[in-house]
Amino acid sequence: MNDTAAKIRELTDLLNRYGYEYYTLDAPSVPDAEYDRLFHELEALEAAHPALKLPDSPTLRVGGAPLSAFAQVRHEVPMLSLSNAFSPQDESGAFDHAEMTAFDERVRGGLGGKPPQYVIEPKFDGLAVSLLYRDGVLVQAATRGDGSSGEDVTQNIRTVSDIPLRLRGGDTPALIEIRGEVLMFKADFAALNLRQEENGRKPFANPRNAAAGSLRQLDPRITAQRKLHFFPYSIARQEGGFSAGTHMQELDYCGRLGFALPEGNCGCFGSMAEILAFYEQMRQKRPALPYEIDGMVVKVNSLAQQHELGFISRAPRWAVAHKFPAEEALTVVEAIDVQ
Ligand SMILES: NC(=O)c1c(N)nc(OC2CCCC2)nc1O[C@@H]1CCC[C@@H]1O
Repeated sequence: MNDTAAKIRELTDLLNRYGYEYYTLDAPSVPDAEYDRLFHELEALEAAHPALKLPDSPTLRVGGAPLSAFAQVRHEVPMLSLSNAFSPQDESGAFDHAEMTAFDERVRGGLGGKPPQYVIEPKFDGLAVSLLYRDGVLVQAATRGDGSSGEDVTQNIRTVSDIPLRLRGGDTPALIEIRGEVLMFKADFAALNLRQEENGRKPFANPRNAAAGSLRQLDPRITAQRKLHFFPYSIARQEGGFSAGTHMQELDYCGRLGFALPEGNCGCFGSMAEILAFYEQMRQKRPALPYEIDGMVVKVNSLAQQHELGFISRAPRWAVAHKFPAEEALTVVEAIDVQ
């Protein structure tokens, strides 16, 4: 590798590490001015040697020329929906968790009476995307679409600061497809709508619409100006790298690969009673969360037990979305129907 290519590789890796510290760990190790100086040095080298620009270059985060349309991407593994379980309140205000108890009984029945461990995590109210990495480099990103195919939003996804352009840590898988939710934090949503009003543009109805509208922009430079975030919630495909046995291990692995995790807002328990207690805690915490959630998702933790239980038509038998009671003032909760 000649010294210009070596210099570009060195600056790319250094700026990606600084970006990870700043956006994902919220713990920058260098002042912004130092980051900017190195960033401009890399931009100048790439402009002088376009052929040497790397696929994980942080200059991709600012977005390139607009597309005329989105290509369609077929999902090798369909992106499924989730069955819903509701806990209505009776006149006394007590919650009726019958639907979750029924879910627990179906799961135990399907496992021959074995008591499963459950993971409970936020049901992020954004839009579902799938990220494909080959040899550690982000090569394709697609929206969920109808579950079988979606829009290729790779360029736009590269502008989302907490999505790694290159996976971190050793033991890089030859291929890994990570799925999760792109969302806009409440504070960034409020600031965006202020700008919309100031510029005479229509405000967005809620953070989910704002995230969807920002990601499905044909001009990635507009996406780059919208502060989007991403949280992983499943590994759809993998060749090589760490082989997880449980969903919690999958989430931890995503954290080691460089993704942000909803620390403190997910848990793993051995009984539905503990799951329901955590659900209630999260229902109380919900208004104070920096992002919108419309419920919690409860999943069987063991991947072997997930495979044993399988799916009902388009949704897994081993997972259920446990929705919060609709708060009209907050968002209109769209029911995700399961055929
Ligand atoms: N919205 C979410 O936060 C969420 C989640 N935390 N976990 C999953 O697990 C998937 C993985 C396999 C089957 C369901 N799905 C989620 O959202 C889905 C994506 C598409 C429809 C649901 O919103």
